[in-house]
Amino acid sequence: MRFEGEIHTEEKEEVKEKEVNSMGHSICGGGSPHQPKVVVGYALTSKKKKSFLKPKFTSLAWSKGISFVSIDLNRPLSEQGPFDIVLHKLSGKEWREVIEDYRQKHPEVIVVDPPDAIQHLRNRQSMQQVVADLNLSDCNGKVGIPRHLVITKDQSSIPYEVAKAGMKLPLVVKPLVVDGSAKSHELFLAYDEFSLSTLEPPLILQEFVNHGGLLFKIYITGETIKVVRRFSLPNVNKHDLSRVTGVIQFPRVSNAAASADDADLDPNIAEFPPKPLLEKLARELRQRLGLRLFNMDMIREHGTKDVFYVIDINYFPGYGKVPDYENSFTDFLLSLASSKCKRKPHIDPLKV
Ligand SMILES: Nc1ncnc2c1ncn2[C@@H]1O[C@H](COP(=O)(O)OP(=O)(O)OP(=O)(O)O)[C@@H](O)[C@H]1O
Ligand SMILES: O=P(O)(O)O[C@H]1[C@H](O)[C@@H](O)[C@H](OP(=O)(O)O)[C@@H](OP(=O)(O)O)[C@H]1O
Ligand SMILES: [Mg+2]
Ligand SMILES: [Mg+2]
Repeated sequence: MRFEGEIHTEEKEEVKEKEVNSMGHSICGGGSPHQPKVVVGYALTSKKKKSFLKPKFTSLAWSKGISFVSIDLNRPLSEQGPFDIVLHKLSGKEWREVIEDYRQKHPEVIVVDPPDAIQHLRNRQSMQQVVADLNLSDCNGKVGIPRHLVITKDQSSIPYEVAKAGMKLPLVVKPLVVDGSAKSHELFLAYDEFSLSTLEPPLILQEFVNHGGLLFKIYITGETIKVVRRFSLPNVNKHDLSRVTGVIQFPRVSNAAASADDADLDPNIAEFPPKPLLEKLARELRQRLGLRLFNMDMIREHGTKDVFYVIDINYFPGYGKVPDYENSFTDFLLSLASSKCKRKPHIDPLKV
């Protein structure tokens, strides 16, 4: 298994050429080498634009016939375009309604991804439940989620609830809702259950799983899987537990661009998860979530070879940090455009 590179789960379909008529509308069929053939409208935060639409990517895409057009949020979406594909990651009910309405009215446009499906990852409980529902037997390993407790109100009862559930300390405390804000990524490590009552619900409390300070980030781009290693929180031992009390906020350690791939790592910790396991996991999650763009954080329980936990799933993550994403994302967009041509074999005379 090659790990700096890609794991292709399926052979890519041959991409059919598209041509552009004089109005700039894209149609399926022959090909014109100098004009963009696939128009991708995008609605992204400025932070995302900067990290994802890097010049190296947009110029590679352009050379393969893809152009990117910024969606103007102050104008009706139906009046913009025409687009072949719409990529979006914006928060808020208003945007969800706009994009859902557009999907209904423009079934010819591939919207990546449906807002309801994205919504599933906005709650850390529903995000984790999808993994808990999987049956990944015979895949050279086990994948689960850490034991957890959801607290929606009355933080004064947390110590009691934690003790009643028999949760093992320390606990990772995460805001239940992930809405793209910095606050939804403010995480704490709680060394005792009493100090938890100072934190503000809704929260999810997860048992901390020792994993040797390293995690696997598994990026899904349509049919393609890429795995990178990142540094994570170090193991917590009994001595630490007896010495430390309270809740401690920790930084977004695994989110840093620094890869752990070149570090001198213990092979028992750093060995990549088995390929059949990742392929099945990605396939199942893609189907169950109905999403094409996401990543997951996976850890191996320290001291085991094949016991894994998924601790986080993110929609449209930071692809800009993944080596060679320019090529895989361009291929993804071309394969979407090609599937669109197959879906609609006849040229729509109204669009020509
Ligand atoms: N149950 C756990 N056991 C051990 N470590 C954990 C656990 N949950 C989270 N972590 C550590 O905390 C980090 C942040 O947690 P998580 O990924 O859930 O937060 P996030 O805010 O969703 O981060 P992201 O920036 O990836 O969206 C993880 O990458 C990992 O290093
Ligand atoms: O590719 P990784 O290292 O996983 O990092 C992503 C995070 O996991 C996402 O949670 C971030 O998105 P949100 O802040 O919108 O949740 C996402 O933020 P982005 O929209 O700035 O890319 C990334 O930071
Ligand atoms: Mg994470
Ligand atoms: Mg996350």
